[in-house]
Amino acid sequence: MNLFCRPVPRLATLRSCFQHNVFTSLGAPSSGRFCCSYQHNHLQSRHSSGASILHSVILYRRIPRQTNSSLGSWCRSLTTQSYQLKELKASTGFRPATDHRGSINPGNRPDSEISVKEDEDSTVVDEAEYASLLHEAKIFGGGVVSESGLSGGMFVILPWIKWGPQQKNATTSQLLLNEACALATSLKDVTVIDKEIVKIRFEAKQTIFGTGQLITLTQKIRDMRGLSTVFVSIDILSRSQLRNLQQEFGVRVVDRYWLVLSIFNQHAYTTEAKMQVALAELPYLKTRTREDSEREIIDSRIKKLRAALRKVQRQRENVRQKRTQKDFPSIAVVGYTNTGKTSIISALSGDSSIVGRDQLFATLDVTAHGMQLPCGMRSVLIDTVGFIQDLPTSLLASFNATLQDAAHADVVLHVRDLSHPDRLMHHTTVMAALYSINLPSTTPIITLDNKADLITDVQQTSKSREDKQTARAPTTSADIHNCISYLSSDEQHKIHFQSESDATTVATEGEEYVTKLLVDESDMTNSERLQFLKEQYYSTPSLIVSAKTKKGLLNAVHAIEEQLLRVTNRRLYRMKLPTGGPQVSILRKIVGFSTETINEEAPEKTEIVTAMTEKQLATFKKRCRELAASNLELASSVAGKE
Ligand SMILES: Nc1nc2c(ncn2[C@@H]2O[C@H](COP(=O)(O)OP(=O)(O)OP(=O)(O)O)[C@@H](O)[C@H]2O)c(=O)[nH]1
Ligand SMILES: [Mg+2]
Repeated sequence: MNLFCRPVPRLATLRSCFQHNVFTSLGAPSSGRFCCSYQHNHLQSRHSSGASILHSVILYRRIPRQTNSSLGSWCRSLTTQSYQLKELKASTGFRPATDHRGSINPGNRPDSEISVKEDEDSTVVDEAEYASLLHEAKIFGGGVVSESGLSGGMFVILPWIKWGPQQKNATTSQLLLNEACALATSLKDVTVIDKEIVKIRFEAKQTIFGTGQLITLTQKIRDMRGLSTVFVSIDILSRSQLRNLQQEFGVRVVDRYWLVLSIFNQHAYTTEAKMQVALAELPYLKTRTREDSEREIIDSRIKKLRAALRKVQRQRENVRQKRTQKDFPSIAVVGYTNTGKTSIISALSGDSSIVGRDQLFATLDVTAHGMQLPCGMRSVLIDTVGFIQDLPTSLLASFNATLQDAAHADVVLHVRDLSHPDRLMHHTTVMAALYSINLPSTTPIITLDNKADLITDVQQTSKSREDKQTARAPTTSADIHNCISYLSSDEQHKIHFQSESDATTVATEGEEYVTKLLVDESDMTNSERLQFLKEQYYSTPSLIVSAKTKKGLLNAVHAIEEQLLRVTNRRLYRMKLPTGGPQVSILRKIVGFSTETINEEAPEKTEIVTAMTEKQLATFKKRCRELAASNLELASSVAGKE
């Protein structure tokens, strides 16, 4: 039952009852196509949540002619809920948006968490058109990722180049194989039944492997029970390699690009994320066709999807502008996949409904969550798509619209997994990715070394950290201050990239897909390169934290606060104002947030700590002077009458 193909109605009236509509709009679906059971179950069970109630309101508005009686009864309770929320907001001043990941099924997920323009044009992409895009793409590709899901037993093969310029020295074959298996098991219905590292001298043009290796592998594969797919863990297999391997093995063969696409597809809940997956898969499909007419049609689909995504990008820009207008600075939480970004956000925002999952690319939709800092200032934590090494550039490029939220953040929180053996490579991959999304070099990066609970002996000096898996927890405020770093220039980091258009061209031209986000190691020896990665990793100051035990998170909060105050040109002020007096209301109106404490021994004064810009301070002083003057006038007129 598709109830929601109509454009989104005006939401202005609804929003007006929310004081902080930036957050509420972030929690709102843009062009959501919810199913009825979702509305009923989810909203009724979660009616104490602000975001849920907003969804309820939108749904109510969007299906005015809905006759479903159960929905009707829910609608009747809506008004009461709205008022409850209003009161709640009035008393607490702030309600963060919630993420529903933990509580709903993928198919029932809110369609997008970004705001929509309040006009008739606000539907991001028409569902029928999207279906036709996928259908047409399927005709050419022999199956698109969304329709040809991977399931069953999988054999993971890692071709490992023993030596030469293509050898990877910052990691080991075993670590890469583990990552490949983790990728495979991130898919819902896939089990890894065997895995193998196959050492090769180079990737053979027709079959990747040498003749003898191919015979051995084929024999092994044919003897395997319950096998449905062979995953060859290289970036992209050429058309001929794919065909030859499939013929040889007699089962379906997939490469890393296809596997990652399948994971993205399974984890993409919003229309935006789905469109991004489709955009990433079309160039891939183009490499599989030789017909010019087919290529042309795929090109026109790519154009259409890009146009639709540009629209999303504009909407995101609107949301960002709104945040700026409303003075909600944003913190983008970035990092390698599975390092604990979502868990950190859950811990920092205090929102237990957001749960991290032990899966690669668990988060594919950029979501925003409110966080209140100790000074009372409110900010938005933005959860982002994790990065991974050797992710084909066109895959990353298609997520550009989403990643722009990270690029425009006031502060970046880089979450690293301290317990991961491949953390050097993780660090470089993330730095390279941040560079590729054009993160300004002036944006402060706060690095958090997460999962410290998995490491023993966390009080060692940073020197001993290099060789053992130990970490030093910061102890002084200077340490906390020193955890800030900035993205260095590409010159310094010797990072080499190709642009989005280059990447797509390479992808579409196909046979040899070599674009990588890697350190340019052309003039480095293997050991030099490893040394370089170590230096990069250990020279980046970091805070040791654990999202699980909450250890070290207070330091992180202080570091965030310090940086946000700096980038928004604010300073902290502490003042004592008459309790319940007009000055307090003036301050609240100007600043919007502060922490207020009334001392029991002197209750006539309220102690207020607040962060203000110079301009806000000047306005506050001016208003207080005007107040004093009008009080004086009033006093003298009263005295005159007497
Ligand atoms: N032991 C331990 N586990 C953690 C910690 N933080 C996160 N995890 C676990 O790490 C796994 C990944 O956590 P997520 O928060 O989903 O990681 P993520 O970076 O958001 O992952 P993606 O969205 O897939 O990129 C989950 O199983 C978490 O429970 C921590 O501090 N300690
Ligand atoms: Mg996540």
